[in-house]
Amino acid sequence: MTDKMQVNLRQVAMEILYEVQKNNGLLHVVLSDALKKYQYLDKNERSFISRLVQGTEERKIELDYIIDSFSKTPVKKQKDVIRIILEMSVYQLKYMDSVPASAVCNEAVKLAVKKNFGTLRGFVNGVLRNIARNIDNIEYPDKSTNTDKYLSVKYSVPEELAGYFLKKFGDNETEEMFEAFNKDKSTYIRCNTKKTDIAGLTAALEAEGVTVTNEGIDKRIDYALKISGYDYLGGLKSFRDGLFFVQDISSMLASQGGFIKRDAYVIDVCAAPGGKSINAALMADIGHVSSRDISGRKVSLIKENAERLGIDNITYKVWDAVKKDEESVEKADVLICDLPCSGLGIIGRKPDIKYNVTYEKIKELALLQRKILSTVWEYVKKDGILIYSTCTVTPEENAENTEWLVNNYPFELIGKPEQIMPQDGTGDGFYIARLKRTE
Ligand SMILES: C[S@@+](CC[C@H](N)C(=O)[O-])C[C@H]1O[C@@H](n2cnc3c(N)ncnc32)[C@H](O)[C@@H]1O
Repeated sequence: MTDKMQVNLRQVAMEILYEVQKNNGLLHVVLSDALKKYQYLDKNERSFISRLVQGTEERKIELDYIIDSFSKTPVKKQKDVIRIILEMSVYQLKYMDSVPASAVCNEAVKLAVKKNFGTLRGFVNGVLRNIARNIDNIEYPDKSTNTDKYLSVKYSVPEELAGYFLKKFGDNETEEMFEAFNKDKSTYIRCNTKKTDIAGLTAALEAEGVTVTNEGIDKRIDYALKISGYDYLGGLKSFRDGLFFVQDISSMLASQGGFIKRDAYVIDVCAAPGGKSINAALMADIGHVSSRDISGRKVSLIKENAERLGIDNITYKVWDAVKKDEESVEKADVLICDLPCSGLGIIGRKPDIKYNVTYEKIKELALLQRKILSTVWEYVKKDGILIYSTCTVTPEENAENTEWLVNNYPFELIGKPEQIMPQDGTGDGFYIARLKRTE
């Protein structure tokens, strides 16, 4: 057993950020692996690591801007370890009132020494003490003369992406969206109606000390709850017993509309980690879901999740969605196309996404989506349903692709597509179009 006393929480946070920033690790994956490893820490220690890591990544551009305003060596020229220690420390100074400034500076110096940068202790100490004295008087770029830069620094969105949003959505909507990215996100769960009902699930969670509510959940969904106050999900018996799975409300909405009938045959072409396939399998309880993704590793994720829930009306297939599967032609009552996308609607949960999206990537993804749609549309039976969804907000990947689909293939829209924006309230930013095959 690891000696709990030896765990330096800031060092753990630093190493997670190093893995993300230097080795391209996915923030949610690296963080969740680390929290699993440090399960034996107290709940508040684990929350400290989580908050420090998420917050530092979320505010990285602003933190670097502040450091550059006070350091002779710009962040771009600093050693990665030192830069990350400074970023984490400035985050604590600016956003974590509970940590005294002197403790932030002392811990940063100790960590730099521990990581073999003893020669830079004076630098780290000097920069941080200077920032601590001035933290409430930082001069930000001017909003009216330099809006792109102002939004980029204030909300830590790369300038190119901020410029893209401004062009597409205008000043006010862009700023509202960026503010929403940085707000705390709630956890929503989908009741496993195969094993229990909402009342049973609520009772099980409350017995484990979890706070449960259905406040703010879209009226169309009667199988979801918002939960808080738990330590980690794997620690809950109700989770291990498969009474629920985590799914955002927006993602649940994609399956709404009464199109997935109890005996439906559903094909989900890009299914991992399995949220929509599992949701569909619960709705089509005497039907079947064929769940696919591009790699064996991805497909095993879907399988793992479905098996924990005891769901057995799903079959799994490793399949590249751009390749036509002749056996599937005209087989699906419902085809789920929840396609790979730029993910801009879920920046609030996965802040590292914003640092990797460029306009070029948005265009490439919109093309990949068309390539997939132009292959898989044939799997839908006549009068069957195609659900096209993404967790993003760009018109290129959403409305323009839907229009292209309707113009080129035998489909008509059922109702108006839903574009849920991150600032709309409950759920993640999400796009859902439901279409019917006409011939
Ligand atoms: C938005 S995610 C799907 C999320 C999933 N529907 C859910 O609700 O849990 C997109 C998925 O598409 C998969 N993917 C990307 N390119 C693909 C391709 N060419 N063929 C099949 N799957 C692909 C990715 O591996 C990823 O798992």
